[in-house]
Amino acid sequence: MKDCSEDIGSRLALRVAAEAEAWEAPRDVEGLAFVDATDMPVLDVGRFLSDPNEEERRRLGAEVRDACERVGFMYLKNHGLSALDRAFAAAREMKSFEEKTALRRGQGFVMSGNRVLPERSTANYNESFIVKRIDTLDDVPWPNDAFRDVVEAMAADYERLAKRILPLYAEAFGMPPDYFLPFFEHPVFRMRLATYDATPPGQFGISPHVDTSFFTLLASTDYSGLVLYSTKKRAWLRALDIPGALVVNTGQLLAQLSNDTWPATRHYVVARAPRISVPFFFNATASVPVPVVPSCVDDDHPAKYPPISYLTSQAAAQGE
Ligand SMILES: O=C(O)CCC(=O)C(=O)O
Ligand SMILES: [Fe+2]
Repeated sequence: MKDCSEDIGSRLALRVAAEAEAWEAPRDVEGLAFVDATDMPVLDVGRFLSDPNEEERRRLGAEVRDACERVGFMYLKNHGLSALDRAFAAAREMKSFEEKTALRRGQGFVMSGNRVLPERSTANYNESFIVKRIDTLDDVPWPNDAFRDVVEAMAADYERLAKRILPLYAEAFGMPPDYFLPFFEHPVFRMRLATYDATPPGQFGISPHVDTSFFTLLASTDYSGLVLYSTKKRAWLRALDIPGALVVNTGQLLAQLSNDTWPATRHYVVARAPRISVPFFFNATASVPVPVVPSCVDDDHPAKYPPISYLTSQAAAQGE
């Protein structure tokens, strides 16, 4: 009988090597290839948002599925976010605020060079203002009312869009369109207004990480500084800058609910020029446990996770 312990050993060694490679992120991104349409497709959601009919839902649901199975990053065109320009302007303006309310229970300002977002030994060269809503945004340490108005408008815009694309994710899983709605009645979210200067040589604008969210909606003035790891290609790839588009990526919660059939992909930023980005981390209602999606479970593939509420998720575990 064949002894397969060596096989298992070498397979393990290969996996560990691939893991290490996947975290060894190049700071010099100039030589990296850009994503192509199979790594990061562009989905036009304009028609679906104005008329969420079955035909559009099925068409886009198939595209979401394909994107999420491959890399877990895609662009959305015609997303209809109306507060975006004001949010970019507010992010530009916040650099000059004289008083910056320090981070309080995960909310407030974080200065450039911090090692807390994400928590890494490498610094994150971006300055951010962070809000988080579990119940309300009243406990955010707002710097002033005008800034608050813009940030709240942006968050409301994002929340509306996030809920409206949930049926595409249900469709992608082959579930009824309203499958996710009961889990997202009062979703937890975090949002960051971030300004990046050109990243100092040898550093990161934001260090390599995976998001803890269900999914993340990301608007940026320049996507070309965003780099993601394709496990299929075993390569770090740069995002294309598609002005006006939005990026959507899978977080750890969604990856777990897919029973690990969809990846939560590693990514980081090296900014070659000043840029602004506004990520929105969308999560389920705090206290509602969400089970692994039933279509991802069968006798051969039992659920790897018990139902997960926001409070039991990685996001809560990491104070996010
Ligand atoms: O700024 C960006 O483009 C990406 C930010 C990001 O990955 C994050 O905040 O989790
Ligand atoms: Fe991220």
